[in-house]
Amino acid sequence: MTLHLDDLRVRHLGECRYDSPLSAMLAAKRTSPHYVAEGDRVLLEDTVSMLAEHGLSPHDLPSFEAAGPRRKIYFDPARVTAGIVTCGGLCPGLNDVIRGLVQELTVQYDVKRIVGFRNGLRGLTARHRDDTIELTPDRVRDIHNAGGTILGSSRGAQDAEEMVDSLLLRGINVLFVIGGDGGMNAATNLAAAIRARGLDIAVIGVPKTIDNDLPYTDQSFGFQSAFAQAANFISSVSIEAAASPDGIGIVKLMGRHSGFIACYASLARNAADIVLIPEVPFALEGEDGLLARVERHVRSKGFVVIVVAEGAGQDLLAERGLLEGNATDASGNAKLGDIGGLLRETITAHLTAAGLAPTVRYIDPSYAIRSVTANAYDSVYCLRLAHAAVHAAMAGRTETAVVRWRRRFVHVPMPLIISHRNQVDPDGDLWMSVLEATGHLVHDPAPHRPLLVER
Ligand SMILES: Nc1ncnc2c1ncn2[C@@H]1O[C@H](COP(=O)(O)OP(=O)(O)OP(=O)(O)O)[C@@H](O)[C@H]1O
Ligand SMILES: O=P(O)(O)OC[C@H]1O[C@](O)(CO)[C@@H](O)[C@@H]1O
Ligand SMILES: [Mg+2]
Repeated sequence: MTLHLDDLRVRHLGECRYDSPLSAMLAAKRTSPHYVAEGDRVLLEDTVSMLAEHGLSPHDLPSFEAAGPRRKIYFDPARVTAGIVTCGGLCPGLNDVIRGLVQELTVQYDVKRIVGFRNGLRGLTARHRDDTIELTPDRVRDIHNAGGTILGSSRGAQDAEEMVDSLLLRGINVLFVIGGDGGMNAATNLAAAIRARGLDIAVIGVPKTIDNDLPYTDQSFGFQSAFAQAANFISSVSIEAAASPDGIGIVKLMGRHSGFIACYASLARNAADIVLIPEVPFALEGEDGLLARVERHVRSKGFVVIVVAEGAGQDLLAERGLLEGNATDASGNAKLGDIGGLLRETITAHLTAAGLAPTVRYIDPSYAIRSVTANAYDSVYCLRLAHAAVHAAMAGRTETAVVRWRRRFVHVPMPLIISHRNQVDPDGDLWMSVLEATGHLVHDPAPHRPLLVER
């Protein structure tokens, strides 16, 4: 998709007429290598060839509005009531973001009232809108020491008009939605309903996803903490597999449509022999198929370690009638089949038929990787995203997500965040690193992507 400058402009509620409490500090600031001034923009692309292709002057190149405080703001902080909601699956750092939002709103902008909606967008429905948490600096002081979200979360559909009514009834002018693709979709619909009614309510998204599958963001917050935890399970399984005759270690990791956790966790330990992700189809049978490859590893090395993303090989499950048709969860996300189980069974059967006596160690750490506390890096990241989100809201941006893009914090129009899915590029350098680390390129140089099968 080719994007132009106009596609990257974010919506403003109106003219910024109030002096920001941070204006004196900002007056002296100019763009430097370490600071992007408020009027400056951050380029969408960062290679010479991509930029040259546009043939445009720097001012006309596709670029994002820089995040950060403005000297003039849209809302009078004394009249602001903020709302916060977390939706979808958990990921590390949710509490850090909540805490950062509350601290920034109260300490820097002196906002007096912050309402936490419970249990995801369900908390904005008529039935639940009064069951909220008053968020104060005291209430959030220690929440970053635990994983999960103190607000709770949920899946399931809600009516946008009903949610707007809730915002009006609770007097919310600024809503922060911390969510994944579903949450950003819902926030976009909510913002559209607010706009249609001509209301003065800002909706700011803080994109969140354990799968790292949202575009226009370097990496999702919490992702690093989650893949570090996943890497521990890979270590455990590889120790077990190595200590068993004909040992087979399999770790199934989250990653519905994107195999980022599988790739990064595998690279972190560099112990995986085979990595299977949704983006790269593979065959079980045949000389280049998975079963033959597993057998070669076991015969040459004595054991094999396989890391598989939960969304990999769904076509193989469908072929075997092991998928529940069009089954979806409450939010409309497709329900996946158990690729880990299929691998365990087919590998055991294949190796046994080949005269080996496999010992299979299979771990599905599942929720254990996304419920952890954010590590120090992610905590910093979450705090800075929260700061950026508060500045964006106070400056009257709406239908806008705050993200880090090429190491800078920027504003992205929400529709772009849900325009497509971020996936591992089979031609990109991340997958190349995985192939290098697993020895595919050295041991099997013939097919460029050894486990990729044209179907
Ligand atoms: N297409 C959509 N339009 C409107 N609302 C949606 C849409 N998809 C999901 N939602 C709502 O957004 C909320 C969160 O969605 P979902 O459960 O898919 O999680 P998510 O935000 O994508 O997070 P994650 O993918 O990290 O689990 C749910 O309440 C769901 O009903
Ligand atoms: O069981 P739940 O809560 O639906 O979550 C599972 C899914 O949520 C995610 O963590 C994020 O969408 C996926 O990786 C996983 O498939
Ligand atoms: Mg999602």
